Amino acid sequence: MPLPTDEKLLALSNDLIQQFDTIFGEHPGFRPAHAKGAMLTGTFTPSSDAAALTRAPHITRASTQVTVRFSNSTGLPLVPDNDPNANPRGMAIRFHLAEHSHTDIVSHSTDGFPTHTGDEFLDFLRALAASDLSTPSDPANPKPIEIFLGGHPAALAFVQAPKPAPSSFARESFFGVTAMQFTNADGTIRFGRYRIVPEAGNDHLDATAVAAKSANYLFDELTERVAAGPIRFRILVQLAKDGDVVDDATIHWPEDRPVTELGTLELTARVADDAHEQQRIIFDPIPRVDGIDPSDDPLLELRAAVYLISGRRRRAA
Ligand code: HEM
Repeated sequence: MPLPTDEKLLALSNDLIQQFDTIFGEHPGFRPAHAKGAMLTGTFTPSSDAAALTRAPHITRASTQVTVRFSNSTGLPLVPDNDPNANPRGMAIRFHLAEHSHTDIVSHSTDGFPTHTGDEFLDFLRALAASDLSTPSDPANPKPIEIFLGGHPAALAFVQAPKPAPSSFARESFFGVTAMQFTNADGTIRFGRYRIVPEAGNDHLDATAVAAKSANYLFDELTERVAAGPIRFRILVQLAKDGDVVDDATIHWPEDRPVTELGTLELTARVADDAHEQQRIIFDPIPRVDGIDPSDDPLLELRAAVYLISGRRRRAA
């Protein structure tokens, strides 16, 4: 995956990474966001409906090997799993198509994002970094983050959306958030957003139950669960209707939009040499595969640059 040449995009990417470093401190060898994670291997099997949506190679084959990384939010490699800031959780999926050929899905457990653009997201992070969250709010002297949220209703809605902790990574749903453009063998184009739902069903904990859990409860549970049997998720795509906004991650489509099933993930083992593999793998929010293209959502190109710059720094550490 090449680094873009657009200087403004590169400067914004570096500013965003630096802002994460300011908030969470630098932890060489770890991600500046979603630092704590674990990787599993398994397979993806397409559903019989998937070929109507896309001609992508992992849909036309019987099955494809996958690697999945589950993660907590924040750039803290040791963030306790029961810290409220560890939500939303992350799920990144790599479909291995051939040697050095792959396509990824990067998703998190909240359906949405605080901002439409990366510039706004940088303003959001800067306002957060400049605010002392340990003191009560004072309407006469609002904090920078309160001023930002007051002028950005979508960011306020994201911040206020409930983000309960799951009892297991295998009992959480994940959302691709940014729309993709799917093309099938006939050339028919549809826009859609990924939803990854656990076969075991969603299960969330209330605040008291979370507080009673250990700092590593999710990662310990993941290891025990996968040793006992496969973990399955269905990968779904919510389809846009003509006229739906497809380039803005802050805008939800109505729930009555049809959902089609792309296929099933079956995760069977923790990755050997997990720490090394996590340091090495760089997920790409842009699919870069025939049959699935990015939408014009401005977050996609930016994130591809951010993750690549950050991943190269991590590999070099
Ligand atoms: C401007 C918007 C965003 C910025 C600046 C940003 C920033 C970052 C950074 C710096 C990383 C670490 C990358 C690495 O070192 O490999 C990261 C990872 C991640 N982000 Fe984002 N992010 C953005 C939007 C999103 C969105 C919309 C989602 C959800 C769909 C998301 C989900 C994730 C996940 C799951 C990871 C961990 C990926 C992995 O396991 O390697 N991010 N993000």
